[in-house]
Amino acid sequence: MDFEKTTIRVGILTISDSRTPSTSDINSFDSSGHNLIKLINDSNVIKSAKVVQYDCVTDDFDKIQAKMSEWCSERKVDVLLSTGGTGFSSRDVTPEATLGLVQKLTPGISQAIMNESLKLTPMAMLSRAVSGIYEKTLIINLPGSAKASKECLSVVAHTIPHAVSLIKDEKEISKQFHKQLDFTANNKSRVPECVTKIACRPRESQFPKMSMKSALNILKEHAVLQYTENNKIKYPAVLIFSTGDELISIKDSYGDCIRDTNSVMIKQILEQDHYKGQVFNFGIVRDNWDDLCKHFEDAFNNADIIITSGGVSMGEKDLIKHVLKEHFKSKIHFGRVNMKPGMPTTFVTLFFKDTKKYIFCLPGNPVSAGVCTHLFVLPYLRSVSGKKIIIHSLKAKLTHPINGLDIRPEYRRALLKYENGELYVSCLTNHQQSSRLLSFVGSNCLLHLPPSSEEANIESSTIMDVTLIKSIENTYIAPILNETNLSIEIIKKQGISDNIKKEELLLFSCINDVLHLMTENIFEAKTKNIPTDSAMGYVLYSPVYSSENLPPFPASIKDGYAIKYINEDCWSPNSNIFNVVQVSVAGTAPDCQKEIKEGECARISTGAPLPPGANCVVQVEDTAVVSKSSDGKVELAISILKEPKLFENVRSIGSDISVGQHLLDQKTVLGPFEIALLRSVGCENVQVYKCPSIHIIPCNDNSAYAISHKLKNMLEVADFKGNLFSQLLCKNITNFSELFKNVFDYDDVIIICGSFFEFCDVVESHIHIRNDTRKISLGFGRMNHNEKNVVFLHIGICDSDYIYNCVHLFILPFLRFTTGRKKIISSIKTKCNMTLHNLPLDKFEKAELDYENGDFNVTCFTMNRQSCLVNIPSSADKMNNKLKEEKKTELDAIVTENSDSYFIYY
Ligand SMILES: Nc1nc2c(c(=O)[nH]1)N[C@H]1C(S)=C(S)[C@@H](COP(=O)(O)OP(=O)(O)OC[C@H]3O[C@@H](n4cnc5c(N)ncnc54)[C@H](O)[C@@H]3O)O[C@H]1N2
Ligand code: MOO
Repeated sequence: MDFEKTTIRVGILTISDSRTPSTSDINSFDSSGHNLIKLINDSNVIKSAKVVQYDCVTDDFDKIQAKMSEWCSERKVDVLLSTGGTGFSSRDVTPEATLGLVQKLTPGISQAIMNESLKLTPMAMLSRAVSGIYEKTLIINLPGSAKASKECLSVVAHTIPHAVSLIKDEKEISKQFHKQLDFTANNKSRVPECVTKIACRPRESQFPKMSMKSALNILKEHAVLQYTENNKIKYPAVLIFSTGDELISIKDSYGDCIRDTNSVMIKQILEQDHYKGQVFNFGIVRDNWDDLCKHFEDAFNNADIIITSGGVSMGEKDLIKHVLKEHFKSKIHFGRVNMKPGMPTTFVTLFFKDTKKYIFCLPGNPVSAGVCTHLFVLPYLRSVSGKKIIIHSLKAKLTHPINGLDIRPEYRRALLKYENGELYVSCLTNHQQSSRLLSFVGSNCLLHLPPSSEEANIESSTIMDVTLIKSIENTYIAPILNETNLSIEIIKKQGISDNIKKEELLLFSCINDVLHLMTENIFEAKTKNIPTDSAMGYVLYSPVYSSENLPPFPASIKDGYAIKYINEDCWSPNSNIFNVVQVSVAGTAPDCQKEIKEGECARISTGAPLPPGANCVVQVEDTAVVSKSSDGKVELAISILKEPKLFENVRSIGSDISVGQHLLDQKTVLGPFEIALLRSVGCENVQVYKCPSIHIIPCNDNSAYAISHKLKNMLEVADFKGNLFSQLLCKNITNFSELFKNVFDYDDVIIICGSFFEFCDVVESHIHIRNDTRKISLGFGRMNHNEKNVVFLHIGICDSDYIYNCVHLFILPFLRFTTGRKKIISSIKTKCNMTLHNLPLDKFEKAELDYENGDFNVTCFTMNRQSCLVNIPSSADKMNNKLKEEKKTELDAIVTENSDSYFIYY
């Protein structure tokens, strides 16, 4: 049984007067804090942990408590490791500040650290470090030196994951999931007859196929916003599990098996959509009545929304709906939806200990599970999170005609492109089978197609609805920016190629040139090998090929009967009786099966191996029982009511993925589907581009600290994955290079804020761009330090608009480029929502971006969510007059925030 731990969020708090360089102190570099971050983020000393907060405060009781309290009470971290301030000097107050805050002491942890440290040095007895629990966070004091803090962390690192799960009250869950499970249902008495008497199972589904519209309406009725005591939105806890006897967790897997891809994939789709509530993953639950009852009960005790995958179609082991209905007396609002893929999607509610629970039972086919998470679960979670845009569908022009529609409305994986201000959608040519995760590769949207009963075919250029599932990669800087002048001042240039010579450049070429310059001449891409599960958002460094076949054996696509069918010429409904001689359910070992002979059949379930001799599967709906055992429970013979076809409903070996097949290109941005694809063939690690480690240094002026703070926040909001450090203000710097030599050792990008006139002396090559009307001012350069290239960026003293513009036009695009991304700036054509009479000219204006009826609109001068920068042309531009008089004038906008409009995932 696989209980995937959620990531443990760690905060590192350095406490030191000297490490926060308000004076020009040569030892001011926080090597202890840096070292802990590296140990956790890069060397994985604590399993499944990541540093998400870092700060440095002076040895000041109130400041220490304030920072600890902020991280703990706002639930920003699960573990808070402080380093420093634990000694005997008068300024050392870390233990006192910690003791004043914690609600429970954890003396065992501090004692273990002390015992081990004393083995290394008797000086350890001079540490007064303590540990304890505040709210749901474990706080551990570590000593201040880099060496000692590393040694102490290594003493307790292996117990931290368990401690965290106990603190979060996951105790009961983890206990359950560490138990060895019994796969045989030995207590059949509680199992209803419809399940135990296979001969009596219904031949048709009891659930009508509901339309997508009605299903979404039902979900809408059940999406109720909930609030906390302080009137904040309460995000319900979500718990996910996969079901299936055939499933194996990736860590226990070997070749030729079916790995559980769905539970992780669904969790990552929620993560990609920035769902703010807690999300637990229970891993795999077996297709067994008692196990399902037990695990559902655990799930209801721990979460309000449950998402399952598998076990919802017509097979004898498809128990999910029966368990919920019979055992939990729940209400099934819909049990099938008229759609492809995802038809058996089910939505259930029930009261458990007086609390309402909402259950999404998704089909097991990985594509169906993924598509339905996007189409049903995300809109629901967005509603209960109070988001503005609930279902995101865009309008796009079809690039080619479509013939041969399915009888069900279909959601086909397709590619959405943005060109010259218009959205275009094209279908992919690959197989769209719902077991085939490869069908997601190269797609970024679901194209909504009508059923064949409504349209015979669809003409090219028809405007279609599409749902985005990934970012649109080919957004670019719109041509109008070409007409905007921006002066560029080259202060110093060395070792940089000659492509920037002009004193005055067009903004478009300027941004492009500058970015190329920075990336091609200055930055060396670095890579790392990371576990596939934690690779979300990273970019692949090299292409990936499969070393396995999927399916590894011929498998059934339907619940029904595997037969040996030969008599194509003389088939008649009356002469087709087959004796049921064996059973093949998902999880049956393919090499234990007997050969099926003429006149025989095997009862088979979706995903189960086809016995030797069988050459097609007839779905249960097209059969009838003709002979039963004397107790009426077992079917002995069936008849087939509809003419079968050779190889019908069979996936041949390797038909989804074959050995040696190219799966992903280099430079693919890894999202939930790509990760699921890699996991399905057992790919445990991948080589990706590493994110640079960034260090922000505010210099000289007091306002520089505020600038650095804003900058740090903006990079954090942008979901930047690399390590991000910042310093307190450094004043009166006399020898910058010497002072920060440790920083150059550790970090790849240094951002200096404030009036730092020595900048040009520090770097070997330097370019500065500046334009005051458009509020841009940024210097950048490079230095070679111990054979390593370090990039410098410099933002002088400026207001927050300058910071915003520089971050979105230069710094973030540059950082994205260094992590292997192709798309570095998203710009789109928008329509202005208003006439602007007193228009400020020739500037970038923050605005709100919206999508309505096929148009992207911008609202300028709003205090609402500012999610883009619009380019307001200069007075020389005739566009301006138009803008003053007319509404809906076209404006170019650079998307700055991952707004609810869902447009710029990266
Ligand atoms: N007689 C009929 N058979 C089927 C029907 C039908 O209407 N009549 N519907 C088909 C459709 S459509 C779908 S979709 C599937 C859904 O089946 P279940 O939800 O019951 O899912 P399972 O049978 O458990 O699994 C299906 C397939 O997917 C693989 N799988 C399941 N879970 C995972 C996972 N977590 N990770 C990776 N792969 C998974 C499983 O091995 C099967 O191959 O039913 C059709 N049958
Ligand atoms: O609806 Mo199922 O999801 O076709 O495969």
